[in-house]
Amino acid sequence: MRPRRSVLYLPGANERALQKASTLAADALVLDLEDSVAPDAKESARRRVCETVAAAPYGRREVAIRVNGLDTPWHDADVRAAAEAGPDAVVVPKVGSASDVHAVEATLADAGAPEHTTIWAMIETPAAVLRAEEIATASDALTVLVLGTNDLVKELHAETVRGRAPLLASLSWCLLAARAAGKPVLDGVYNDVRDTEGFEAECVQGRQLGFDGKTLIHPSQLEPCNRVFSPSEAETDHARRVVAAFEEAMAEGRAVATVDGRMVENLHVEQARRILALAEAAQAH
Ligand SMILES: CC(C)(COP(=O)(O)OP(=O)(O)OC[C@H]1O[C@@H](n2cnc3c(N)ncnc32)[C@H](O)[C@@H]1OP(=O)(O)O)[C@@H](O)C(=O)NCCC(=O)NCCSC(=O)C[C@H](O)C(=O)O
Ligand SMILES: [Mg+2]
Repeated sequence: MRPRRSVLYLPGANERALQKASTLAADALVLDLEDSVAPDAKESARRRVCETVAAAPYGRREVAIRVNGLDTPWHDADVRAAAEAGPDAVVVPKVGSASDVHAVEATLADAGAPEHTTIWAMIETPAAVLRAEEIATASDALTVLVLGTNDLVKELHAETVRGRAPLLASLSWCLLAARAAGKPVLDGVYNDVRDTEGFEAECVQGRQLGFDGKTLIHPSQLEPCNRVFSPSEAETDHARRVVAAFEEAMAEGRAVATVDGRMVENLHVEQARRILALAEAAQAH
């Protein structure tokens, strides 16, 4: 299991952020060529980001490049340059349909991208939310869905509020699509980097909804995010006891056990094994 608890965006034009990331406790890094880069800096940022990725300074952190959208003048050159740099993934913003995924896949293949470079699709428009299942199942090359909640709020004419009530239907719909397709899904960013309490509450909400992790914009968000998306000691201890109780019951010819007075069946054991695998992966990172 690859942990993707914390996925930090690095503005592609910010040399200091690109350097600093090799010391940060992020599970994954997204070197951004899209919204954090001004139009007249797009080409220099593309060069800097691709040279950085090719030099592989980030150790075991998963590394992705976010290219500009398919309808922009930078998209094709971004994808081709990324293909040459060979990141773990190319993050495609504002994906609208399966055909967008196929188009990026074709460009990556044409540019000779290595096999390990997969596609992460950003769901950040109402049309994409409604087509989340089509997008999630478009290709085996598409490995992760990423929520773009700022764009989604804008496109919905919604408001950014604590608890995210205006977004809950969209978040849940994307989770349904990702889980039905058997693919990981990452929550959107929290913009107020000084609001530690609000940020942590949103991490907790994301984890409770079922997200695998959260996308981040600032190093200060890493510690709370990693903590919230890692199984706690109490959870891992409970998971171990669930597995042990069930194995004991099975050895006695029973398919049901109890732990702390609660019923345990095979499905709870699967949940427990997932928690244990996640805890192990998180510890190894
Ligand atoms: C949000 C920021 C603009 C804040 O910048 P600033 O006030 O300058 O930060 P600090 O002075 O507190 O920075 C302290 C040190 O940390 C480094 N730093 C800051 N941010 C990052 C980062 N993202 N990665 C790595 N390092 C970072 C600074 O260099 C300082 O280092 P040092 O010199 O050693 O003290 C800024 O954090 C920022 O630009 N964040 C990322 C913005 C971004 O990437 N945006 C695009 C992705 S989000 C998005 O697009 C959402 C999505 O599409 C949607 O629709 O929702
Ligand atoms: Mg966006």
